[in-house]
Amino acid sequence: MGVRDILDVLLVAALIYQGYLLVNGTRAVNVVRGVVIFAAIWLLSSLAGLAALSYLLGRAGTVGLFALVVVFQPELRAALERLGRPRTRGTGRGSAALLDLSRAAERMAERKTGALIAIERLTPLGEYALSGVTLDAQISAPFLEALFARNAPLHDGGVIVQGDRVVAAACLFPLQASDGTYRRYGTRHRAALGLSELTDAVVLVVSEERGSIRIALQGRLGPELTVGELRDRLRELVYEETL
Ligand SMILES: Nc1ncnc2c1ncn2[C@@H]1O[C@H](COP(=O)(O)OP(=O)(O)OP(=O)(O)O)[C@@H](O)[C@H]1O
Repeated sequence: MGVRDILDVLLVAALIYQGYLLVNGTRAVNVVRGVVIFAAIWLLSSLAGLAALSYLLGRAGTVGLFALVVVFQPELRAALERLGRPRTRGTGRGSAALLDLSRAAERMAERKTGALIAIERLTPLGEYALSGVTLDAQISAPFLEALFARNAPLHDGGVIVQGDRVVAAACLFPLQASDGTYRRYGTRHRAALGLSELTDAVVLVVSEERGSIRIALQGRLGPELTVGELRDRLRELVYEETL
C-alpha cells in the first residue's frame, strides 16, 4: 500500500467525518441511520443472490435519493452554507450594543413583553430581514423596548441586529423543523430555534408568558438566563472581539 493509498483513505475518512459533523444534531441524523440500514440490507440481499429483492431495493434507493434531496433541502442548504462560511468574524462594533441588548431584555422580561432578537454572526440574515421592515438604526435599549411594546406597529415577529445596528423588525423566522423535543414551546421560541438551526445567529427570546430570557443557538434552546449571564453569553458569542 503506497502513500497515495493512505492519503486516499485518510481523505475519505475526513470526508465521512465532516459529513457526520454536518448532519449531527439535525433531524437528518436519524435519516442517515435509516439510509445506512437500507444500504446494508441491499448489500446483503445482492450478496445472497436474491435478485428480485436487490433489484427492487436498488430502484427504491434511486428514487429515495431524489426524495431525500427534496425533503432535506433546508438542511442541505444550511450545511453547504456552513461549509462556505468565512472563518473569521465579520460582525461589527459595540460594547454599547451588548449593554443595550441586555438592558432591553431585562426590562422586557420584567414587564413580560415578548421579544425575539436575532444577532447576526457569520451567516448573513439578509433574506430574513427582507421578510420584515428594513431599518438602519443605532441599537438602544429604549428603541428595542419601543419596537416590542404591545400594540406597537412592528412588535409582531423578530428583530435582526448586525453589530450595533438594528437592521430590520417584524421579520418572519423559519419555524423549528427538527424532532419533537421543543413541541411544547410556542411559536416565538420555535421561530428562534428554527433560525438558529439554519444559521449561526444568536437568537434571544424573551417570553411574554414567563418573563424568561433565553438564547437559541445551533438549534438548541439554552437555559433561563439572568441579565448578568446574558451579558456574559453575548460577550462570549458575539461581541468579544469588539470590546
Ligand atoms: N415565524 C415567526 N417568526 C417571527 N416571529 C414569530 C413567528 N411566529 C411567531 N412569532 C412571534 O411569536 C408571537 C407568538 O408567540 P407565542 O405566544 O405563540 O410563543 P411562545 O413561544 O409561547 O412565547 P411566549 O412565551 O412569549 O408566549 C407572535 O406574536 C410573533 O410575534
